[in-house]
Amino acid sequence: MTNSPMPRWKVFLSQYLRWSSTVTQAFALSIITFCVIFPLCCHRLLYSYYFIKSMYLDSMSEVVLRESLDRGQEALHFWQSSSTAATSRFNNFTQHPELLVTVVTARRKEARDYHYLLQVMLQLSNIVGSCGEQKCAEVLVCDVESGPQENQDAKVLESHFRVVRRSPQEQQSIQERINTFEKEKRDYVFCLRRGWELVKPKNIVVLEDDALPRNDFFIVIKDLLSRRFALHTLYIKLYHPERLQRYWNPEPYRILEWVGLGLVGATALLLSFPYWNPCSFSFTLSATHLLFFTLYFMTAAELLGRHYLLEVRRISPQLYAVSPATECCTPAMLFPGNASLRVAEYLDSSFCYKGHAKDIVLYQMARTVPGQRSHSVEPNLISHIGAYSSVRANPSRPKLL
Ligand SMILES: CC(=O)N[C@H]1[C@@H](OP(=O)(O)OP(=O)(O)OC[C@H]2O[C@@H](n3ccc(=O)[nH]c3=O)[C@H](O)[C@@H]2O)O[C@H](CO)[C@H](O)[C@@H]1O
Repeated sequence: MTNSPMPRWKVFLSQYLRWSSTVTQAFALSIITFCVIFPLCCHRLLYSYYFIKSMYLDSMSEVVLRESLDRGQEALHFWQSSSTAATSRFNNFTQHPELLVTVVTARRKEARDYHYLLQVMLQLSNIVGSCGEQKCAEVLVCDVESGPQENQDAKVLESHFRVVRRSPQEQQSIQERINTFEKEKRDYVFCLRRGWELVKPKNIVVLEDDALPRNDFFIVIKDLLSRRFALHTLYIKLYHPERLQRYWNPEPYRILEWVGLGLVGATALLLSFPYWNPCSFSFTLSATHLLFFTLYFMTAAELLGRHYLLEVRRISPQLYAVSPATECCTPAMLFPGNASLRVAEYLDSSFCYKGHAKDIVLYQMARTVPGQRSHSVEPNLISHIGAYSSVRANPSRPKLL
């Protein structure tokens, strides 16, 4: 009896589905990584593609709101009970400091109990001594509230920090009916200029009142200012929203970083296989295998979340990455030299409205005015604690995403 020949598709499958076939190995590795290991490890990571929103978002948002509320109440207690003598060093300004930190603050109706400003000032007072013998910076509170009700948090801080406000004449210029975003921009310009006039600092950081500095804030800024690029930049963004940090966002330098990461990971893995190969993979350093592992690492990095990879850079201030500025948001901005004056002038000549707020104007300025460059630093130097916006409508219980 003669054996009938195996159909061609069976021959094809049996060849490719043998474990010794690299196609089978690549397929199995991808399935195990992306469909088993990653979903198990990353389903609670907020900025990962595997995050299960329906299961965790509400509870995580509630925890963050509760923690912020507690921190706010602690900060209120701290500032109300601490003596003026203990904080007098913040009130004694030196002229021409290396760095001035101006905190722009307005009354926050909806988030009154969270005391964002008090939280930020408590953290600043804790870390401002982290630069050795000297203070890292002078700190100024710029209260832009012009309504009939006062900014109570700024009032609490008056005996501890220098708090500047518009004069009654200046108040009048802001009383006319302007939209919220134009008002926000004018407030920012006022604070930029007032900080400069007061102490003529060598560099200025402007923080919004919901930008909580991280512990290494001043150390990283010192390192940034010592780098050559800082001399020629209009501003350096110290924060970009975590949800926009993905590779799959249209930022050209990120694509380069992404491909670079894939190539380095793939090369290292293929070179190390002869010494470490628990599953007897038959991959070698060939062009096809290099391409597969480059794509494998790129996919892994994106699905895990670029945000978590950036966190590794916190090991040292020198590892913080500087790249061309991204578009959104201005909660923490470093203006080296007298760049703050140029920015104030430019903002002054622009008009803001919904969809064209001051962050967009600044981004356009750096792109369109010849000779002006702007940068972003990653990972973030501040945490954005402002769950409730003071310029936009808020949901009753804001969510993290
Ligand atoms: C985390 C984030 O994405 N924040 C951005 C978002 O702010 P948000 O929508 O989060 O608004 P917000 O409440 O953080 O206010 C931004 C800043 O404006 C100040 N303020 C508010 C009201 C006012 O009349 N005058 C005034 O100066 C306020 O004290 C704060 O320092 O959009 C703004 C532009 O619109 C900026 O780009 C913010 O960086």
